[in-house]
Amino acid sequence: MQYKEGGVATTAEAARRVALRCENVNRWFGGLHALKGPDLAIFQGEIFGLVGPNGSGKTTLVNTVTGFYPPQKGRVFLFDEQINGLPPYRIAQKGVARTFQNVALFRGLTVLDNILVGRHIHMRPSALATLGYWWWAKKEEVAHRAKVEDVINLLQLEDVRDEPVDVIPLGLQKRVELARALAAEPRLLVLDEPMAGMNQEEKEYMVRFILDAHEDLGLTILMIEHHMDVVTSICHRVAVFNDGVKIAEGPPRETINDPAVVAAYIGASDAA
Ligand SMILES: Nc1ncnc2c1ncn2[C@@H]1O[C@H](COP(=O)(O)OP(=O)(O)OP(=O)(O)O)[C@@H](O)[C@H]1O
Repeated sequence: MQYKEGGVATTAEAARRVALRCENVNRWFGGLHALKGPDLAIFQGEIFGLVGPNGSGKTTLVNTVTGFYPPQKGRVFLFDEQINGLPPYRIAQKGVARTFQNVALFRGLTVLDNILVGRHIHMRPSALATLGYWWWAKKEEVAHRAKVEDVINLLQLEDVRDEPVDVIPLGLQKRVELARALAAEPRLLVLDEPMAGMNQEEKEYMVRFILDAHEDLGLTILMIEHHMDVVTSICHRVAVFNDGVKIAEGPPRETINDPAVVAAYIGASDAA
């Protein structure tokens, strides 16, 4: 994949389909203007990184895309279909799956059952299906379980599949969250700090699994990540947010060395 310096689209890029487009997205929390109208276009098949100092609006952007905090101004498109204003479950049905900054698994359930929850948006319970349970509903259930098994194999979770999620290490819990998102067969996968709290080995595993999922499933990925070594090694392009504004965008290495980006991070650490 070829990108011009500064994120200007090449001819090849211009011909590619835009998977996610955010236009002038604004979000206020009371008097706090958390997102001040950034635009964003992510191409189909891209791994796109979202970086920036703490509190710069990255998670808020993800929440506007996934419908948790709809934008109060601006628009969001998924493959040219406007999705802002739809509730989160409808956006999930349209093909957006996400993981959370703080792991959000169902405590008390096993790894397998947590991943099965990801199939929920594809389940179609109906009176007819219930009447014909033995051949129709059962057939559906077998198909859902087969999908889950594929994901378990892809992310190498066989050894912990029957463990309650509460007892496995954080690195594995984050992998289970990724598995649950993949089980939904998304068109756009949104990862909010997938490596947070991980040691170096866990991080390397996670990078490998994200790359495998990207390649095997042909996914488009939007990823918030603070680890710059991860961002520069797996993202095709990045956008940098500061104080609710997009201050830079382009190939990872050049962009994070942009003087405006360096200044934003220094300003943030001075303020802290
Ligand atoms: N639900 C909310 N209620 C009130 N304020 C919020 C809410 N969510 C986010 N904010 C505020 O919006 C601003 C942007 O927060 P956001 O979580 O989007 O930043 P971030 O870039 O993801 O930060 P971090 O890297 O620390 O996760 C912050 O000032 C935050 O306190």
